[in-house]
Amino acid sequence: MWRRVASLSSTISSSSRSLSRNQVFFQAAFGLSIRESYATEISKPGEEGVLRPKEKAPFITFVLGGPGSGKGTQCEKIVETFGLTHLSAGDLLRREIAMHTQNGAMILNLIKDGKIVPSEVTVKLLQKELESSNSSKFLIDGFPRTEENRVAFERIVGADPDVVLFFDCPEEEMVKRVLNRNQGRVDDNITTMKKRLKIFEALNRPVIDYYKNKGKLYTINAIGTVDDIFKQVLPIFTPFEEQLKQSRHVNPKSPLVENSS
Ligand SMILES: Nc1ncnc2c1ncn2[C@@H]1O[C@H](COP(=O)(O)OP(=O)(O)O)[C@@H](O)[C@H]1O
Ligand SMILES: O=c1ccn([C@@H]2O[C@H](COP(=O)(O)OP(=O)(O)O)[C@@H](O)[C@H]2O)c(=O)[nH]1
Ligand SMILES: [Mg+2]
Repeated sequence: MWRRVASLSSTISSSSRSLSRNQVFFQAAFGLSIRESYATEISKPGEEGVLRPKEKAPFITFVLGGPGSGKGTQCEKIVETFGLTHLSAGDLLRREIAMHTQNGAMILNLIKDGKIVPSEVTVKLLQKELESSNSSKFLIDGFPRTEENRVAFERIVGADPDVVLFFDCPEEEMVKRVLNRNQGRVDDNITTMKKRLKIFEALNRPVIDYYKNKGKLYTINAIGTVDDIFKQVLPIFTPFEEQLKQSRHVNPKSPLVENSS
């Protein structure tokens, strides 16, 4: 459905560039925000020519933790086990750098310095992935990094997380892991790492406290083997098993859905 919206909405004027094309289409066509277009039934099944929006809000897990706490590694195992769609905010930003986009140079400078990229930039990259995916279950890795990130996501995407994972890892272990990560990253060095740890304590901790107060935070001891840590993660998703089993949103028979096998 969303893909169809995207292709139909390609006629939408460029003046709406700041909004995603799907969002503009729904707002233009039905005056709906993303949140409403997830939840509002517009058409009866089979009604010709009218698109059915996604029936339910997406299942969202935020994955938080300091640099090197093991977020990406555990996300891989969660995806293998529960089939959620993994969105790494850091990878999306690194893609902007690699593609030399308009924000690429600014993002590179900030990442080199361990600083946080402006929320609008990161949230819009995430929103584009959320809207263009035919999945309804997402693992958002390494986001939100600040309270401002969190508020911007709520304002722009209009969805709240169902689960927030926090991988709690001692600083010396995070430093050791990052310095041995060998991914050729511009921010995997001791100078930048020290800045990132300071920024994590100052800006990410308040986000962790926010979700703790909301009763959505699951703190995982991130010391031990990858499998030991994953054993702590598994039971967190058990209460959501039914929700996670639901088939994908888009009718797999739809001619518009590429064969995702
Ligand atoms: N439990 C663990 N024990 C030792 N090394 C780990 C563990 N989990 C991840 N690593 C390694 O530590 C580095 C950082 O892990 P990563 O998943 O990239 O963390 P993050 O995404 O939080 O920065 C990677 O090289 C990874 O292979
Ligand atoms: O929402 C985000 C996610 C990442 N970053 C930047 O991208 C870097 C790398 O993020 P990533 O999550 O890939 O780092 P990791 O924690 O995995 O080492 C961070 O240090 C920040 O500079 C950001 O600004 N906003
Ligand atoms: Mg990571």
